Amino acid sequence: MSTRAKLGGICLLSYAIGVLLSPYFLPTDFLTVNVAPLFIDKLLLSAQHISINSDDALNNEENDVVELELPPMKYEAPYKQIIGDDDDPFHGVDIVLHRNGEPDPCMRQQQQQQSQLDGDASSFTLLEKMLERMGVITVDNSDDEAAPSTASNKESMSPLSQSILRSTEQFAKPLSFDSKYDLDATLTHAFATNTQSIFSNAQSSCGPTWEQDPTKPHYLDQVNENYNLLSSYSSLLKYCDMGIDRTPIQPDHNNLVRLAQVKSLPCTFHTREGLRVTSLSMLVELAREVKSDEGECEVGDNNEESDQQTCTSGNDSGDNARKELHLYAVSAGRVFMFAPKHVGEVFELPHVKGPQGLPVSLEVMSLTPRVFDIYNFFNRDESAAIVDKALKETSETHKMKRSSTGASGYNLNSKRTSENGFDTHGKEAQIVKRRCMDILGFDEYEESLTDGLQVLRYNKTTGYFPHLDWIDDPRKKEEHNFDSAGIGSNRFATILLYMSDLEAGDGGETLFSHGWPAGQAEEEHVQLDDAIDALRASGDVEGILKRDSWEEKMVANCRSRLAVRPHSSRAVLFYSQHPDGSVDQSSLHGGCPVITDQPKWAANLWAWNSIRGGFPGSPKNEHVVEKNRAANKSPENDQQKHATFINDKSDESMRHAQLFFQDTFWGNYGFDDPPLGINTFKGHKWHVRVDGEVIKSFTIGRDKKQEFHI
Ligand SMILES: O=C(O)CCC(=O)C(=O)O
Ligand SMILES: [Fe+2]
Repeated sequence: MSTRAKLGGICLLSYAIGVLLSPYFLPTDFLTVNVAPLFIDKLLLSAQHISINSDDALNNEENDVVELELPPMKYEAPYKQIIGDDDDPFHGVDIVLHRNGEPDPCMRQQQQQQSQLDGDASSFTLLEKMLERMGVITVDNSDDEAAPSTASNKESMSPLSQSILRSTEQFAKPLSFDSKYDLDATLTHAFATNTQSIFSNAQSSCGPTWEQDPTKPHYLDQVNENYNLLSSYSSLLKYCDMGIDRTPIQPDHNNLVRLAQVKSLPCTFHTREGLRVTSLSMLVELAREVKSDEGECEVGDNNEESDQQTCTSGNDSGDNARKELHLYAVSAGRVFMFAPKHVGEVFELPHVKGPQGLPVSLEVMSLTPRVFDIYNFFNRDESAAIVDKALKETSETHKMKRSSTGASGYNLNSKRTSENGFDTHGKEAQIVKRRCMDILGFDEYEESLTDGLQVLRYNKTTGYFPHLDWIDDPRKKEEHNFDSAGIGSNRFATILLYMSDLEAGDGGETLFSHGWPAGQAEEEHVQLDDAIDALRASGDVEGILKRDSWEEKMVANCRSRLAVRPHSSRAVLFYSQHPDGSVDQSSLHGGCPVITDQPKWAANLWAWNSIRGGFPGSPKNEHVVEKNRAANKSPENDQQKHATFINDKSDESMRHAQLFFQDTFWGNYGFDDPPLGINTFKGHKWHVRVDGEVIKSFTIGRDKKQEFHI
């Protein structure tokens, strides 16, 4: 062989080694997406199995092969352990991605792309072919069994598996497929950077849904400017990380795993029913489930009849039929919201355990506002226990009394004439609260995202004028930051439980002022004046409500607009925020005056989009905190202490202890619970309760850091 040919061979060999090793030193996404996505995909997956002819071997008749030692795909083995060796569960399953709360997908994995990958799996990649032809390498195509991770493996690996694996390799920190935080990062990375190989359209519509303030650039733009990386990523990245001014800090914020290279925050992924995908095995399980489901609609079909999203491709049939796995991406720091498409649509929630194990489901009552009936949510025993406890409550802050309104303080309002109380720690209230959070898509219960269960009583003629459950503080006068479109926290969802049976005409419905009765055509809508005329003609409120009062108007609206009639064990869910945290003005609602002698009992749980006021880590309007401190309005600020409550597990009677701040349940303080670290103040009283009884009380003393043991 001539020297020139040898030199050429050496150059090519160095080039090949460089390309093969580069993923371990360079951001491979840049190469994979910008340069030659499919090409590099395959090369990476077969990297370990390429044998390179040595220089000598080129001259050698027998053509000895020198195995090139390359870094192993370190996650391949653990990945395969989870997905199983035989058949990749993601084969035949297309990922269909939605943004939170959106019934229509923003990205859809394409079958065509899949066959492109599968179809030529046995052929060499371009570079391999080129090098082979030049005699520089031979590609090891030996028996599958003999070399279990040879080219055959890439054949058996679906594009999704390839993308997940490749993404996992990008992270500097070791990742686990069992960690939900690691999985969020890996999946976001796989979906956002490997769009060419998984999704058909890298320029997906999965970008931000909100307007970006031009004076406050997103930090991903900065990353892009500095490294020109972003052009190779999908806009999904900016959707997942809403930026520092729009990402509320959740209690588990410190556990979030930032993406490799760009260091942005990942999305979380949920099923259509709200179940959060918390491990790779769960994703595998979901893929197997959709495969075994009898698909009813065609891929790409927005069929209203089929509520299940396990469609089968119209082009394929039998074994080749493809299924869709719909995933709902939720931006970091945000909360899952259901994505209803039409009134009457049903969401079965087998993961939520109702009373006596009954199957819980939702049925869409209205799209704007977003209102759902909840079936099998609670039962008469639970509601009887809640009412009983409310009637026996004696504490000033929690007992039943005339309701107030406003962000803080006790302000009577002439348009909220009903009574209410709070149940923070009753056994049934705790069970119901946990069930509410399960329904809303939380995989872990978090006390700081809930209020106490509010118990309501409406006697004859009393009602609650239409209002938002979202607390408005437009001039940011409160210490708490309620701006949920930014980093503040506010109520995002209400679950309302009815605990009395009221007949049609008894009043007491929950009115949604911007909604219309389900199924009513626009031309059938009755406007307020006509509704008032009809009410007066009926004589139903004659002698009960004053003419032209807000109560009379409300009853008229209740008979013409979307109104939910209370009956025992009925529950409804509605949202006060849009998925991006901004207030949903269409959620305006109220409690219609009761016009019969029987009172209406109800209860509601307000869920917050992030830590609510009073809990450690809740968002603050710093200027108000400063102002109050300067005006010495909160002298305790200077007295702030850090208390840690620890259960030493030495006293058996404390096995199921709970910690309360005055009457407010704070957290579980039992044998199986971690220590509770709390910022509190000198002189504050904390109570330990077991089965509702106060067993022990602690008063915060002078030291900056204090520990309280039971
Ligand atoms: O009683 C009702 O139907 C509605 C109650 C309500 O909206 C509330 O308490 O915030
Ligand atoms: Fe309300």
